[in-house]
Amino acid sequence: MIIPVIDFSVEKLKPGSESWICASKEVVYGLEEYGCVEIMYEKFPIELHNSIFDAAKQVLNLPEKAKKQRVSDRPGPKSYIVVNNNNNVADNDDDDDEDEANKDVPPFQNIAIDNPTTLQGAQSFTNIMWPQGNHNFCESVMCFSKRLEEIYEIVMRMVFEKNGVDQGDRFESFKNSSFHLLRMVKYKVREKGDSNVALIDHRDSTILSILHQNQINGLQIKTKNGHWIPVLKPNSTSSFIVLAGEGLMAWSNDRVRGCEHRVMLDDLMEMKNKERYSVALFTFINGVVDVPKEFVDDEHPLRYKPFDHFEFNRYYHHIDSPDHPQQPNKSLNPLIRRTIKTFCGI
Ligand SMILES: O=C(O)CCC(=O)C(=O)O
Ligand SMILES: [Fe+2]
Repeated sequence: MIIPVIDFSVEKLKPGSESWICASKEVVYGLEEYGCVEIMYEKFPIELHNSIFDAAKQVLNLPEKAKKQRVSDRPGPKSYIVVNNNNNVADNDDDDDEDEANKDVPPFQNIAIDNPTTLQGAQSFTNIMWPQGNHNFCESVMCFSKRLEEIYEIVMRMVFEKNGVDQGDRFESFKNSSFHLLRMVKYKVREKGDSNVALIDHRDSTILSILHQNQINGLQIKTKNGHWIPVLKPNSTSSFIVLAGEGLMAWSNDRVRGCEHRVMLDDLMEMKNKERYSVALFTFINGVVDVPKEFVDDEHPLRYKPFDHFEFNRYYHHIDSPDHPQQPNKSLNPLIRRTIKTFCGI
């Protein structure tokens, strides 16, 4: 069983053309059946693949103190998250044990860049990390994110069209209220005795998450009948995985499947310099998400109240909750997320 792989070569994809209609059928089928499709972006240059992973390595290998700086005013989780060996979020505010943290490479760390498709967003993050400037980093982040934004807009346009939600400027206003962040993730090389589960199963809180990896596979998705299947082929430098998040699932009144996924890493990682890096564009709606009437009928009664997407993201991460990992009672595994159903399900 494999998820649909769809060719997004630019000449082929003229809205309304036969190949557009064909691709859009596959995209919508994949999102409804698996919550996931693979996009082959043939025109994606290998140089950009290389430069975005160079950028990810540069930033994720900065000293802990640099990565912990405040880079965003957006309400939500911190921009830099580390998960330590006990599967707990390390206390990001504690600078005293920085040397300790550097000795002991965390199994999973990620950093988020807000508004990475804009010069302002890419530059403001870059200037905080490198006050003396880092032109290559800024360029790579922006060029890469713009490509992913193109994929986001094509996929969402297809979903709108196929469901008849595209009248007037509804797609345009959805697109214009979309908020992107670029998430760069590093997984430590597995050592003997480490669990193979590098990231436990979850759904993202996004509309879509579009993911690109270096050549270390590991992403798996859960099918409707509960089987885990690996996605992404080895050595593909122009392949992107589009995952539907809880936001899209709710917006579509459950027509689109929110994709449950995890990362499993095995012994391959024992080879030197073979850390897994992944880079993903996470997209949210800046404002209230309301289920379009086209998704509601006798067979599909309304399942979600309107919700503020950033508010949901805070709830998803347990922020302000007494069991949030940064609260004194750290009883909860921080990687266990809360769901959109419990936030605003009817
Ligand atoms: O690294 C990956 O392939 C997946 C990362 C992921 O699922 C996440 O950051 O939410
Ligand atoms: Fe995820």
